[in-house]
Amino acid sequence: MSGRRIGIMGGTFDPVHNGHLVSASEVQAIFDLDEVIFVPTGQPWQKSNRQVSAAEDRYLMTVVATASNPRFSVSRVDIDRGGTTYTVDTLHDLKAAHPDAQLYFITGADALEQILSWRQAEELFALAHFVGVTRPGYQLDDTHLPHGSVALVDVPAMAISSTDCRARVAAGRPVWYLVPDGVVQYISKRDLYRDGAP
Ligand SMILES: Nc1ncnc2c1ncn2[C@@H]1O[C@H](COP(=O)(O)OP(=O)(O)OP(=O)(O)O)[C@@H](O)[C@H]1O
Ligand SMILES: O=C(O)c1ccc[n+]([C@@H]2O[C@H](COP(=O)([O-])O)[C@@H](O)[C@H]2O)c1
Repeated sequence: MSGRRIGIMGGTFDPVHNGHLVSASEVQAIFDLDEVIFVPTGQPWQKSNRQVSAAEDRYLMTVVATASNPRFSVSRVDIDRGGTTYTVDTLHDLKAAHPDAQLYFITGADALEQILSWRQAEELFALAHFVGVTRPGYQLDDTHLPHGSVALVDVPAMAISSTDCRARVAAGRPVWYLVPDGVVQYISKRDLYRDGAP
């Protein structure tokens, strides 16, 4: 189909939380996107300081979290490619799958801050529009990026991080309403994050 506008929400999603979902929903509405594809990472090289949960668990939690939204879907491209995940590969794969679509890659303020350290960073801006969203605790700023390459969007403040969700589960504290109900149940069913080390 030509002329489609597709958002891409990349993340480790360990676990996916309501900050991710609200960001994707806001950008979908503001840019009138036909779809937002959530793309769980394979091996995220900038998180090598900790053990990331199994890709299948992160993928399934993302499927559970997005299932009720008809405009949300989940892609396995980064997981199935295997190895270290680089966004340049994600964008090439999704462009090949949707050759006529315009791609909008969504990042939180923290990820946007780091983007010039990403692999082949200079190529990224030719492959997709970038949308930076606000995130409590981080300054949303694009002055380090090529002029006009990024749109900045205010999303309702969600002071939620996967790190905090993991720490809460490890400490026996609730994550209800920070992550979707199905994700709370998936974490419990699979006994994720119990052993700490967030
Ligand atoms: N609360 C939030 N508000 C806005 N954007 C967010 C929020 N949490 C994460 N993001 C963005 O979502 C994307 C994926 O984030 P990621 O899966 O690493 O979650 P995280 O909460 O940052 O995880 P961790 O705490 O393990 O580092 C990144 O672009 C990140 O900036
Ligand atoms: O391409 C890179 O080098 C690169 C480095 C760090 C992060 N990313 C991407 O940024 C998105 C958010 O990553 P993270 O690590 O904050 O979950 C996700 O799609 C990652 O693949 C990409």
